[in-house]
Amino acid sequence: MSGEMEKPLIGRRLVDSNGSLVEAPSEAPKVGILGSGDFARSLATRLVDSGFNVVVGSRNPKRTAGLFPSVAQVTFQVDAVSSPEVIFVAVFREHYSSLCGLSHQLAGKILVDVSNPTEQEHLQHRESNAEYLASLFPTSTVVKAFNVISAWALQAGPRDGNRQVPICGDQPEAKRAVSEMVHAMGFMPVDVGSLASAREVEAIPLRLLPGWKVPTLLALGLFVCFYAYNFIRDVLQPYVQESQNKFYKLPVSVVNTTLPCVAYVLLSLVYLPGVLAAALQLRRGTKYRRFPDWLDHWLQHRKQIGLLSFFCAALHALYSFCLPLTRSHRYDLVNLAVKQVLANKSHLWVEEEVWRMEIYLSMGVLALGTLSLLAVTSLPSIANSLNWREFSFVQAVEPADWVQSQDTHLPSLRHQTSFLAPRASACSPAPVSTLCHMEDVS
Ligand SMILES: Cc1cc2nc3c(=O)[nH]c(=O)nc-3n(C[C@H](O)[C@H](O)[C@H](O)COP(=O)(O)OP(=O)(O)OC[C@H]3O[C@@H](n4cnc5c(N)ncnc54)[C@H](O)[C@@H]3O)c2cc1C
Ligand SMILES: NC(=O)C1=CN([C@@H]2O[C@H](COP(=O)(O)OP(=O)(O)OC[C@H]3O[C@@H](n4cnc5c(N)ncnc54)[C@H](OP(=O)(O)O)[C@@H]3O)[C@@H](O)[C@H]2O)C=CC1
Ligand code: HEM
Ligand SMILES: [Cu+2]
Ligand SMILES: [Fe+3]
Repeated sequence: MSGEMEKPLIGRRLVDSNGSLVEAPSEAPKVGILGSGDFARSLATRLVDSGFNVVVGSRNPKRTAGLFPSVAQVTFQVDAVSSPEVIFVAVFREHYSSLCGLSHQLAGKILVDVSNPTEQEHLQHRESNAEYLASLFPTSTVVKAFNVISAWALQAGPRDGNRQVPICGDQPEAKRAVSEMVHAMGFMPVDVGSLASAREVEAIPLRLLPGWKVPTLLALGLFVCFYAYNFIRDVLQPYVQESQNKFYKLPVSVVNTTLPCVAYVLLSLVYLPGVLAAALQLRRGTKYRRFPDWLDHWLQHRKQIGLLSFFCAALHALYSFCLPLTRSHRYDLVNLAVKQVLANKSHLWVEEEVWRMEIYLSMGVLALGTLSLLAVTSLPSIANSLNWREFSFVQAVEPADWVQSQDTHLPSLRHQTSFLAPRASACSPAPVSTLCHMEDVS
């Protein structure tokens, strides 16, 4: 097999006048696909576009041939697996055993397991799909790959969505071969270790926005509490004590006073765990011990908490810009003007009030601008273009000179732990601390 793999992966394409592929070059590496479903079709298209020679193995090639690119050869399973060295198994786990008749032809070849278990299957089987496949075909080498890429994303190409493809397997040579294919198809292979990691790789697509659940619930909880408080203070109390009807404040005004409170509390929750961690290290006199789980978890969710804080602050700014548009604001102005006229006053100008408002607004805009800077540097594309010093210059209160990544998850797949990289302690860059600003227009 090594001879085949030595060849360049992207072969010369033969393109006809209207730009479509006529025939895959015969020297192109041959790749097999078992199955003719959605994933198999997208995979075949992508492989053909990347210069591979594709053979599809179907139980009913006549029925399915029309669905594949014309250069891909669609044939019976036995015929499809005879010559390629790498064979993608694009069938569901429950049908793996139906392939056992091919074990003779598959001996010594690389089987790529692309499958994703359902949540139920994942809980039900202790053994990953890939390990199960390996147990069915002990004479073949199984590599896990591509399960995080949807059929749609495969077809659309790596321009959209996630580019990283975690790969695992027990044989370095086989992993290297598959990594090269992943690369040739325009994705980024990420080696995550032996086949024992397959279970974790299979769990990735089952996660829904990991790390956001607790911070989001926290933000919602804070919102409800502060909203209730502001409702009592601004609406209920005037109603009960002075029989004033201020219920019109519910949709805009009360929300607008609630949002910055939530933003502030969330922001303090971003920087509090760092302080607690530092205090803990001082008390222990060492930095080489694990933090308690709750603190570790808290430290790891600072990004999400910070972004939610930014979200609330941005909404607050938008609501504030809308305040002058409300009817109540217009009536208040008119009523004030009428009062002025009746009182025979011509010029209303309270210097202190004017200055206070100018400064409040300026602070608000500056604070939002600063938070935006933090938010922008947390975009993966921008964070990746910064080195750790630049990142911590913008993000951190003080530069730290240690590292302790307690994240047990896969490296760099979901959790952004780059900020835990070791830092030099020589000089302290000035922090961009978020400006405080309190406003009271009433
Ligand atoms: C809008 C916004 C966006 C954000 N985006 C991101 C983001 O993209 N990525 C991100 O990571 N954060 C993000 N954050 C969160 C926050 O800005 C960063 O986590 C920042 O690095 C925290 O700085 P710090 O100085 O408080 O903590 P750190 O620099 O982490 O540390 C302070 C002190 O705590 C101790 N300590 C902290 N953690 C550990 C540890 N793991 N092991 C041992 N000691 C420790 C050390 O003694 C250290 O000196 C964002 C925040 C906001 C508001
Ligand atoms: N769809 C997606 O977005 C993604 C899918 N995957 C994985 O790819 C694999 C295939 O998924 P998908 O293409 O969507 O599924 P489909 O149901 O569309 O296709 C499954 C294919 O399996 C083949 N097959 C082989 N043996 C059997 C059998 N005994 N019984 C039934 N079918 C059999 C069939 O092809 P034939 O009749 O020609 O033999 C069928 O077309 C799964 O393991 C899935 O987890 C992974 C990532 C994303
Ligand atoms: C463009 C940016 C901003 C503008 C125009 C703005 C405007 C306002 C206005 C008009 C109010 C008075 C609301 C009311 O009393 O009904 C207010 C209050 C407030 N703002 Fe801002 N703001 C901005 C950004 C921010 C940011 C980034 C923060 C901090 C995260 C913040 C924190 C506060 C706080 C704490 C209050 C007091 C809420 C209360 O009365 O309890 N603001 N702001
Ligand atoms: Cu969590
Ligand atoms: Fe995690």
